[in-house]
Amino acid sequence: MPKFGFIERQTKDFINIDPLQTGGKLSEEAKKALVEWGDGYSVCDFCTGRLEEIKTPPIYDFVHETLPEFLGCEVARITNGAREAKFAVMHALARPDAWVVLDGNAHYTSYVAAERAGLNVAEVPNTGHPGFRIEPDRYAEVIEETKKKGDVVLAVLTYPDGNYGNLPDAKRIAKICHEYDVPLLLNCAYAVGRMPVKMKEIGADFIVGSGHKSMASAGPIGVLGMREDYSSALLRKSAKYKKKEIEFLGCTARGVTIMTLIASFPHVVERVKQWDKEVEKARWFSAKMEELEIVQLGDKPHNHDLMFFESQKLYEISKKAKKGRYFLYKELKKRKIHGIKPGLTKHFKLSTYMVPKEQLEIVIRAFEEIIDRYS
Ligand SMILES: Cc1ncc(COP(=O)(O)O)c(C=O)c1O
Repeated sequence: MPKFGFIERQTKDFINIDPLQTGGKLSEEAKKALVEWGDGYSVCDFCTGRLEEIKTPPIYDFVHETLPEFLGCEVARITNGAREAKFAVMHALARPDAWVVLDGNAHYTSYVAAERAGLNVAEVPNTGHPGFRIEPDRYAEVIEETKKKGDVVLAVLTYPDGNYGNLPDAKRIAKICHEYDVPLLLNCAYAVGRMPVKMKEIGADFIVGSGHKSMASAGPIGVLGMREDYSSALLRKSAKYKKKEIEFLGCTARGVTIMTLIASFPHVVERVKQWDKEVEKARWFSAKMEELEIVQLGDKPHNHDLMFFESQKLYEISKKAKKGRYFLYKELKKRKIHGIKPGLTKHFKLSTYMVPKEQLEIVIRAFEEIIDRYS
């Protein structure tokens, strides 16, 4: 019988390069908020009917003023994650036998959200190895083909995608989608809170972010921005409970997660201004890895901290090493480096976001030593 109660986190003091985790590390303010607001429905002390209407704490101001400005949209909502935001949009726009067009690098949650909303999925393929790029004109081809089969109610662009960290030409894709009267949703789970991105500047109709992935927040929590024209479809209210919005099941993040998101917000605004430095650091890291013949795939030069690598050398080692394909994970763990999935050697992704350069130097040295030791 395992012992429950307080459980220490094994990787707490490790160098963390896990793409899922680097942008979700809490600010000092968020750590304090976690304790202050940790009790269940703590934010509901002065509720007047719905989460976004709460004035104390200032969730109303955050959702109605701060967030729309930050996302570059007209209307914003809090969700329980990026996936819930995508699902809300798809569900609100869905019609029988209709289609959604997804980029070929879309996250699994975009597919699952579409399935749950009863939409058929058409894919815009990427260019394959080594760039895996999404070319805007392919959206036109796929939308045109798909329109022959039924209504296309939405297109999605993963910006950047969660495998290669590629940033396609979103403005051009938005323009193409609009030529076909198809609204575009930007899945910015890896962008909002890390890099400057505004829905309006790109010309999209919806923008989605993930608090626990990129906004220094406890999770799960997400943000959704939209154009005003879509608010009547998205913010439809219950017939019986007049204040409750149906797509959000009344209230979404009704507890500590919204308070950590708000607590970290000033820190997030500041860090977004440092994005150029993060890109520079990612490019430096990529070049150092390539000196070890660990090749970075995707956009080159790279424009994001999330990077995908290919290593024939580590793969060859894994075929002979005593611990087999787990050797890399175990060697990194020994050096207190967390983030590359157990068993991966030939292909793996990592993130350098907010990881100090001195720590990244340790990571590079670790790869060097591991390769030397096993070669
Ligand atoms: C590109 C991308 N979108 C969406 C998600 C899901 O985010 P959330 O956990 O906020 O639903 C992920 C999670 O890995 C992702 O990588």
